[in-house]
Amino acid sequence: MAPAATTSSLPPDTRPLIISGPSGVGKGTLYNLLFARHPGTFVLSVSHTTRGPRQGEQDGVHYRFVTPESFEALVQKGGFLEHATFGGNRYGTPKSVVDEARAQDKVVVLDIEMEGVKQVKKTGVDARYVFIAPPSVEELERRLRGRGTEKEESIRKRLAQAGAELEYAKTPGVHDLVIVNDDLERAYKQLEEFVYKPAQ
Ligand SMILES: Nc1ncnc2c1ncn2[C@@H]1O[C@H](COP(=O)(O)OP(=O)(O)OP(=O)(O)O)[C@@H](O)[C@H]1O
Repeated sequence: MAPAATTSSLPPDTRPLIISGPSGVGKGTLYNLLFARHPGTFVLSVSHTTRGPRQGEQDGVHYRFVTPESFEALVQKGGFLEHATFGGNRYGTPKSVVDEARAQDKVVVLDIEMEGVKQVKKTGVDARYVFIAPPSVEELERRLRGRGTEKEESIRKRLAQAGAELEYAKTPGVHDLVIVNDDLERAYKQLEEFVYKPAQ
């Protein structure tokens, strides 16, 4: 058996990797493992947002903090792969992330929700799509609560949205891979195997 790849190495298929799934399912946990086990190989897409930075958030690291005017200007130029409004603030993934990653010889990872996935698909960008599903809705709720980052109202909203995400994920051909994140290490192996499989 070949040893697991643990060193920096670009996968054979370097297309952008789009990771979606309900809030709290473990997307961040999984791709952060991928980043940690393959240092210097991947880059997480940094979104633009019109909201102000929270404590500890750095411009260019967590988000690019931009004015509503410059956000709108980029929308008008067709400069976003996807964008949306949440809680009165705008968020979006600029198209430039794809070229920037390529220039750095890295694979860009996009962590986006269902509406974003639909928009990226419309742009025609050639990408790979992975959906992370929870073992059950009950377990998803446990994780969201266990993370301790959300207020009750936010948990309810995220669970309601999870239903729509799971339904959309059933559409044939939308995702290249669906991973049920039950046992973390098992789910991780599935992700790593997919990411490192030979380009078709
Ligand atoms: N396989 C797993 N088994 C048990 N707990 C897990 C598993 N994967 C992740 N978790 C836990 O679930 C919680 C949510 O994980 P995480 O923050 O990675 O989710 P997410 O999908 O990135 O959420 P969001 O979209 O809101 O950012 C965390 O507390 C994490 O430690």
